[in-house]
Amino acid sequence: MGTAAGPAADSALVRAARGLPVDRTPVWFMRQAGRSLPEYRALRAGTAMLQACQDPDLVTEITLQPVRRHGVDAAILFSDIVLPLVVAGMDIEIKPGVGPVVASPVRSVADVDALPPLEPDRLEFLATSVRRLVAELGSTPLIGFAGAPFTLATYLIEGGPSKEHARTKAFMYAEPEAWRRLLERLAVSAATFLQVQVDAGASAVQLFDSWAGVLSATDYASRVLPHSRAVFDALGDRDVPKVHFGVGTGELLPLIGDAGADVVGVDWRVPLDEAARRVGPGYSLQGNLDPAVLLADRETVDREVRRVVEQGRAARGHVFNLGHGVLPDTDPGVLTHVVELVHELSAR
Ligand SMILES: Cc1c2[nH]c(c1CCC(=O)O)Cc1[nH]c(c(CCC(=O)O)c1C)Cc1[nH]c(c(CCC(=O)O)c1C)Cc1[nH]c(c(C)c1CCC(=O)O)C2
Repeated sequence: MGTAAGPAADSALVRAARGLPVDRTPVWFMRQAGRSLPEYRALRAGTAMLQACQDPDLVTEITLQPVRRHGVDAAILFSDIVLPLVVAGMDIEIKPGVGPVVASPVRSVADVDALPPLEPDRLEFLATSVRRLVAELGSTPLIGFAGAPFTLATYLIEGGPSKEHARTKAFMYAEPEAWRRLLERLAVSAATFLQVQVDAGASAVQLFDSWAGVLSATDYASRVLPHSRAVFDALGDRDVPKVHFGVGTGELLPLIGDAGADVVGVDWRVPLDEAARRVGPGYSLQGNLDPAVLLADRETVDREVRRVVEQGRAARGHVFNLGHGVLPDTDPGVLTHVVELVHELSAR
């Protein structure tokens, strides 16, 4: 426990996250491990997503694939935000092209109270995967992650992916006490999941609150943020950089750092220089190339990468990333090119 040690503790990712000078801007991609890579599709064939996430051999290999291929400055653990719920015993499946589907959605106070807790001793596979990865990665940092309480609650209440998140909001307004208990429980399991990863050697953590942007700042501040803060607080003296990210959070940017992040993830809607003003001093930024730009012509890709690198200079520190995950149709060669271009443009 305690401070991050090992060869990745002084990596560009960790340094940029802390606002320290770097030789060049670190770059990695959300969803870099996954369907844009033919070697991923070959390895995953015949294994269900949530089974693959619990197999240390597959997790290690899939996590390393984008590092080998693209030369990114960080690995992110191959897992999924619903995995802690699955390990706890909930019946959840990831349907290809759809996302997580929950067999018995949470619709009442009784459903909340019946949620199974996550027993830490069921996470041996996770600690094993992280330890192996850290040994293989050497000076390249491994980012551990978990889903934030709100985003997990949306899947549990809606029963699957949703655009409006209307049932989630209705539950939040109609059952404030059950809502609070639900988010408290989800915060505990997210914290357990992160603690295991950091104690096994992860160099940084990212808490994904992907769908928090559907909330008003007022509701976010009073009904969600305290639970995200509880997740980060539970890391105690584990001194690793903490990244917090959601989509469409332009109006929430002044609040998101308050949850306890060192780095605020930004989607493509808000330019990074404006995002730096909104989050205020004391935070680094991560982002924010529109993933769809990678499907455009090379000239557009280069122009947009240049813009993001330049606007990122307004922040205390910048971790180059996409504004959301890699789209499955992305040409992996373009991702490798972006890594090289960011390094070239930012070399000091
Ligand atoms: C909302 C969310 C989920 N999962 C995740 C989030 C938060 C990030 C975000 O906002 O995108 C997090 C996640 N899921 C996955 C990772 C792996 C690490 C990485 O490379 O970033 C991470 C960080 C693997 C995955 N998670 C998933 C896949 C695809 C499944 C497959 O390959 O069969 C992968 C590689 C499945 C998944 N899981 C989820 C969705 C929406 C989907 C896509 C469904 C689909 O379009 O098929 C839920």
